[in-house]
Amino acid sequence: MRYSSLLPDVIRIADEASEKVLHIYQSEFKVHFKEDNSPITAADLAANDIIVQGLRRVARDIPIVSEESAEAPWEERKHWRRFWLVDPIDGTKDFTQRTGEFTINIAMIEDGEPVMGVVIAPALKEAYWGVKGEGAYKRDRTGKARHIRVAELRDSLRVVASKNHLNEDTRAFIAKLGSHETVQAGSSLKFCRIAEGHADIYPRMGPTCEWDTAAAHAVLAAAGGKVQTLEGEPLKYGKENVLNPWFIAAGSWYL
Ligand SMILES: Nc1ncnc2c1ncn2[C@@H]1O[C@H](COP(=O)(O)O)[C@@H](OP(=O)(O)O)[C@H]1O
Ligand SMILES: [Mg+2]
Repeated sequence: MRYSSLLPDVIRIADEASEKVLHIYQSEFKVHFKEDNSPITAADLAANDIIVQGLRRVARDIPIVSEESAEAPWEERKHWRRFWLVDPIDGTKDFTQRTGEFTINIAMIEDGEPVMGVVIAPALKEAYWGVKGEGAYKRDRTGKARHIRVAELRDSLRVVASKNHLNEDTRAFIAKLGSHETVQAGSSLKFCRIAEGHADIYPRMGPTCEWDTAAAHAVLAAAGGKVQTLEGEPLKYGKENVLNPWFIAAGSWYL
């Protein structure tokens, strides 16, 4: 089975989750806090249910790792060649602060690489998807999808970075880039802005988990960009520890 044949189903499942999430976003929702003090709402859990059940229906044999589901033990996970990596809502803080900049993220990982990804921003009515070797696409609020590609090298870099987690190390890295403009984007939309040519580089000298980055990483890679560790290695998935190392995402001209 070619994984790209599953893409229409994955987009449909993400759209279904998006509709439910938007409904909750537009209502009076309660915010709870997880053990690590990160926020969670009914939207994270409702989206998780729709996505996990949907993926099980279309591909019963492919295991799932999700931010909001209990994780299989490493002894089991380490044998997985292919799996789904899901963040039902990335940017929960943006969700609770009602900035609109939160996303639904579904990726397929094969041999440690994100080979397919779907990212939907329900409140912005934007969707991105990408498949290794088959390009990347954006569907805008009119419902029309178009091919997207990273920008070419330019004189003044457009830097996109986390506003909620902009720490000293990231600031120091950005300062060394010299003349630049700043592009604002929450959650995994930062990768998507590079993929569609609206930003050039996203330095993340701080923690993220594999599910935060995988789907948008797949979109960016399919659009001609890269995500690398500070050692210049490609960012890999399916690690024993789900925390990512620090990374830089950019158009391929940079890395
Ligand atoms: N200390 C930490 N450890 C792990 N992940 C962290 C973290 N601080 C932030 N993140 C991740 O960064 C994401 C938000 O990034 P940003 O601020 O750039 O939008 C969060 O996603 P969630 O909203 O899915 O929890 C969270 O997973
Ligand atoms: Mg997340």
